Amino acid sequence: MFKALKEKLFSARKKLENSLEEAKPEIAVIPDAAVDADILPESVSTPASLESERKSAPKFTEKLVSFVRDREFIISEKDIHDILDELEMGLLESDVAFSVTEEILSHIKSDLSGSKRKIGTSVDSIVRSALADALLGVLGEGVDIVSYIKEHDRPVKILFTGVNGTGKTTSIAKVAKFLQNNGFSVVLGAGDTFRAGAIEQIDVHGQRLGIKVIQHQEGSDPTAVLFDTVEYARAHQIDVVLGDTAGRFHNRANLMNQLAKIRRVIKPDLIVYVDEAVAGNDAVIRAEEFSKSVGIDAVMLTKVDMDPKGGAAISIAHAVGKPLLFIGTGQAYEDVMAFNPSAVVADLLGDA
Ligand SMILES: Nc1nc2c(ncn2[C@@H]2O[C@H](COP(=O)(O)OP(=O)(O)OP(=O)(O)O)[C@@H](O)[C@H]2O)c(=O)[nH]1
Repeated sequence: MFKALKEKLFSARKKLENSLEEAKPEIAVIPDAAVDADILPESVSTPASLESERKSAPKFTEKLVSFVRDREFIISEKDIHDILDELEMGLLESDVAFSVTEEILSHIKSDLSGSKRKIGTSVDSIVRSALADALLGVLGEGVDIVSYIKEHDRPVKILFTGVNGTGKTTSIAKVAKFLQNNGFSVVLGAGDTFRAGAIEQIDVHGQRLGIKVIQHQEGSDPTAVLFDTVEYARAHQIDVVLGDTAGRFHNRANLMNQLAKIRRVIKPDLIVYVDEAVAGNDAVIRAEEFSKSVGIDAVMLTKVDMDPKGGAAISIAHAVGKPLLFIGTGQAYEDVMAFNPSAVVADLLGDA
């Protein structure tokens, strides 16, 4: 995942490390026997008290080295400026949204520029933690969906909406399988009664997975379908209702009225907006618009496996202000991951 973005981050990381290494005064390794003021490096200034102690104390070298290690050096703006400019271009080329790119850069800048670090600290850990903190800052804390379901009254009602053609129906089936694998029972509601074929499509997934699908005729009221789905879940002690809904854009007023009615009657726990990672910045803009006009609680991005850039996945939670709940990583039912920001950052920085 995110091959191109990983390469850009790796390059910035290495350049930052080299630059900080150069900015750092050297620590000389001095053999005990050779301790002599003449061979001390110029960058090491020793206080007078240490000078006399050096002559008498047998462990002087150790003390000196640890004293130097404990001293601090300051990372200046010029040590990182050009590299951050390059990183900015790299992030934008990877489809990371402009506002998110700026946020990442300002986080790194405020973390590093002008900061004092111990000479003995490895530059690798300084740079890694600056990049990781900046990325975590935009990815947010995420949501642990398994804990979320355990903590809420049953049935937990999760509805899916979004632009047609992005993989919404397949995603509902994948999430159903994921929840089953985590010990929850599931029922599906065929609430996209507008798009021709949508009911049959979700029904086929239900049959393949052995999951009940509540459905009415094409063109019927989606609220009625989802109401029946919730009733079915209550009657059969089912843990989670996953409801499909229409997500067409060309009829915004209808869509909003329909979702407002569903919201009023069904009182969903989560409305999840589905879009495809391969749409890059367009997916982020669409999600922002959807969030403003319809109101969403979380996001799912499909086709992350086909998007080496990774910009949408990095940007969407911060841009929309809602967590990225799941990512789709392939065509099979198993190809879904609950989005875990710390694990993604570790993967992006090559630590996973
Ligand atoms: N590679 C890959 N393909 C996916 C992923 N999610 C869905 N797809 C594929 O995208 C295609 C469209 O998915 P569907 O679920 O059928 O979606 P749709 O019929 O276009 O319409 P909606 O359900 O309204 O979004 C199918 O071939 C899916 O297998 C994913 O995460 N990765």
